[in-house]
Amino acid sequence: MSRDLPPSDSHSALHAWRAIDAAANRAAEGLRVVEDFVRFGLDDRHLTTLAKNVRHDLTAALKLFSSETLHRARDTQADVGVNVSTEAEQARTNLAQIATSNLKRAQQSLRTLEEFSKLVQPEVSPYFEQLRYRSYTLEKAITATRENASRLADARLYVLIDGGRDEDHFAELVTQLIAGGVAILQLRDKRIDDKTLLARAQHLRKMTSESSTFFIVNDRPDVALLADADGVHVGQEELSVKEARAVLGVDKLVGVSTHSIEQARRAVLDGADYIGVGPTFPSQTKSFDQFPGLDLVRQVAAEIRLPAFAIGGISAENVTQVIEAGLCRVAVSGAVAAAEDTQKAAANLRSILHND
Ligand SMILES: Cc1ncc(COP(=O)(O)OP(=O)(O)O)c(N)n1
Ligand SMILES: Cc1nc(C(=O)O)sc1CCOP(=O)(O)O
Ligand SMILES: [Mg+2]
Repeated sequence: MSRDLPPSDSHSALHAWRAIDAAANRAAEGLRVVEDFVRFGLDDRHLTTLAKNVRHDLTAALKLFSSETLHRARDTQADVGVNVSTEAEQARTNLAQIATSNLKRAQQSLRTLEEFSKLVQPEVSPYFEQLRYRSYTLEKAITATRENASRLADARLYVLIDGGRDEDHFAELVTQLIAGGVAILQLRDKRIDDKTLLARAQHLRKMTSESSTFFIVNDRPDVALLADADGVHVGQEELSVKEARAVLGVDKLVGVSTHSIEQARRAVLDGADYIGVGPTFPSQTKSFDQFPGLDLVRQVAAEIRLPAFAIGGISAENVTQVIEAGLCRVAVSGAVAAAEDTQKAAANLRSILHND
C-alpha cells in the first residue's frame, strides 16, 4: 500500500514518485540494452535468460506501485534532467562499453528505486535491493565471459600433466608440449609431496614464461600463488571460485570442473574464467561412475560462451565428436602425455582443433 504522508510531507512524496517514475524507465531501458548485448553481442543464451529474468522481475516489482500515482506524478516538462546529457553519455566506442554503461545506469536507477520507495511504499524497497545485487552478479558474469572469450580465444588444446619421474623427465615432457603448441598446461599431481609439487610448479613457470602457453595448477591456489602460475583449477568439492580468487587475486585465471548444465550455469555466475566439462568419455587417468558425455557438451555449447573445455578420455580418434557436439576446446591427459611422441600427439590434436 502506498503511504499517506502528512500534508507537510506530501511535497516530498510527489518528488519521490517522480524520481521513482524516472528511475523505473531508466532501469528497464538499461536492462533491455544489456539483454540485447548478451543476446546479439555475446550470443550467450544463459546470460540472455538471466538478463531477461532480472528485467521481468523489475516489471513485476514496479507493478506493486500504483500506476495511476506514478502517472500523476510524472511531469517531464518540469524535469530539469530532461535534455541534460554528458559528453561521456554520448561517447560509445564499442559494444562492451555500451553494455557496461547501461548496466551502471540500471544499477544506479535500482538504487534510486530502492531509496525513494522507502519514503512512499517501503515494503517494495527490498525487491529493488535484490534486483541490484542480481545485476552485480550479472555484470561479473558478463565481464568474465567477454574478457576470457578474448584472453583464451586461441586456447583450444589444454593438457594435464603430472610431475613426471624426475625433474629432467618433467622438463623434457614440458619442452615437447610447448613445441607441440599446447595452449594451457595444468600441473595435476596428487601423489608427490608439497615440496616437489612446488619445485615442479616453479620449473613449469620458468619454462612457460618464455612461451605463450598458460600455466595452471590443479587444486592448489597456495601452490599457484607461490609459483606465480597463471591460475588454478578447482573441482566441485574444493575451494570455491571466490575463495580461490581471494588467494590469487583478480587477474589470475580460475577454472572450475562441471559435470552438469546446472553446475556450468553456476560456474558462470560465480565468475569462473573457464569451465571443464566432463567426463565426456571413459578415462584411463581418472575413473568415474557417471558420464554426462556428449549430451553435456551439446548443452554447454548451446547456451554458454564462457570458454569451455570438454574433458575425459578425449583423443585424436574421438575429438571430432566433441567438435561436432559444439565445443572446439578440449583438455586431455593420457592422449598426449602418455603418447610415444608427445610433441607429435599434441601438434596433431592442435591442428584438428584449429582446423588447419
Ligand atoms: C580442465 C579441467 N577440467 C576438469 C578437471 C577435474 O578437476 P576435479 O574435478 O577437481 O578433479 P581432479 O582433477 O582434482 O581429480 C581438471 N583437473 N581440469
Ligand atoms: C582429471 C579429469 N577430470 C575429468 C572431469 O570430467 O572432470 S576427466 C579427467 C581425466 C582427464 O584425463 P584423460 O584425458 O586421460 O581422460
Ligand atoms: Mg580437483
